[in-house]
Amino acid sequence: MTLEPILRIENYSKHFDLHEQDKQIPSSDNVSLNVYSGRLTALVGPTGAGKSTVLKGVYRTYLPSSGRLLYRDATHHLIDLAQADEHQILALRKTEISFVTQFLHALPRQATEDVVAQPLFQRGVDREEARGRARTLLAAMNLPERLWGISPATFSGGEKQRVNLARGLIAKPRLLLLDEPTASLDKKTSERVVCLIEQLKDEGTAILAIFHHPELITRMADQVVELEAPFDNTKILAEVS
Ligand SMILES: Nc1ncnc2c1ncn2[C@@H]1O[C@H](COP(=O)(O)OP(=O)(O)OP(=O)(O)O)[C@@H](O)[C@H]1O
Repeated sequence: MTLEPILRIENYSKHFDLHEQDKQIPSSDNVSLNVYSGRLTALVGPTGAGKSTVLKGVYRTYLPSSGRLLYRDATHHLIDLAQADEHQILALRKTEISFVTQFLHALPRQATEDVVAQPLFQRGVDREEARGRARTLLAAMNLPERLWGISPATFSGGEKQRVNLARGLIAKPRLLLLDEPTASLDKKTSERVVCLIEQLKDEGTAILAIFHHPELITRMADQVVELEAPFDNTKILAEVS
């Protein structure tokens, strides 16, 4: 049986035009890869190779310069994320695709448990039930209970990262984008987070990830895609077995 990818990236390229400086900055160049349900595809490559830019293209933070980003949604429709309109993108972010970056964006004065529960609120889950699930996840990530009721604005890097991760994981997305999710965590906390990500993967979430630590790639990746400096081609190191 041939495995259908949930996401197929075909010849994705992105460059940035700096009009006022009359310069063009190359970023991701001619990237092609597949991501499958219940599998993790890891992006590797030197700094500046365009790894984060691939994730931002999929999440449509950026419009691509060229290429296709074909996403198969829960109703089996194929959507080119490069062409989809804003409403489609917002709907997918709300219901199917999560992006965990290293930066936390939260409303001022919003309690941490509400920041984490937000994706469930958006899906219409009862607010108390959603908060309960947020607390369970925050406990699993070892975030001290005294922090749950206050805003994460003044949290440490590692505390913010766990809030971000909890928010990204809570609604069990179909596609999860991870940009160095354990970069600010100590070893013990990182292990807890990795177990939660593995659990999500076992439940069928497709994951496209960038990891800071090579041992996590060895442990978690089903497929590794190497990006080289712009204007080289993508190499697939290990195909899904
Ligand atoms: N918004 C932007 N405007 C201009 N250039 C950008 C922008 N975003 C990224 N770039 C450039 O694109 C290139 C690739 O950046 P990107 O962050 O995708 O690389 P990366 O492989 O994730 O790097 P790292 O491993 O250091 O995080 C870099 O040269 C960067 O300066």
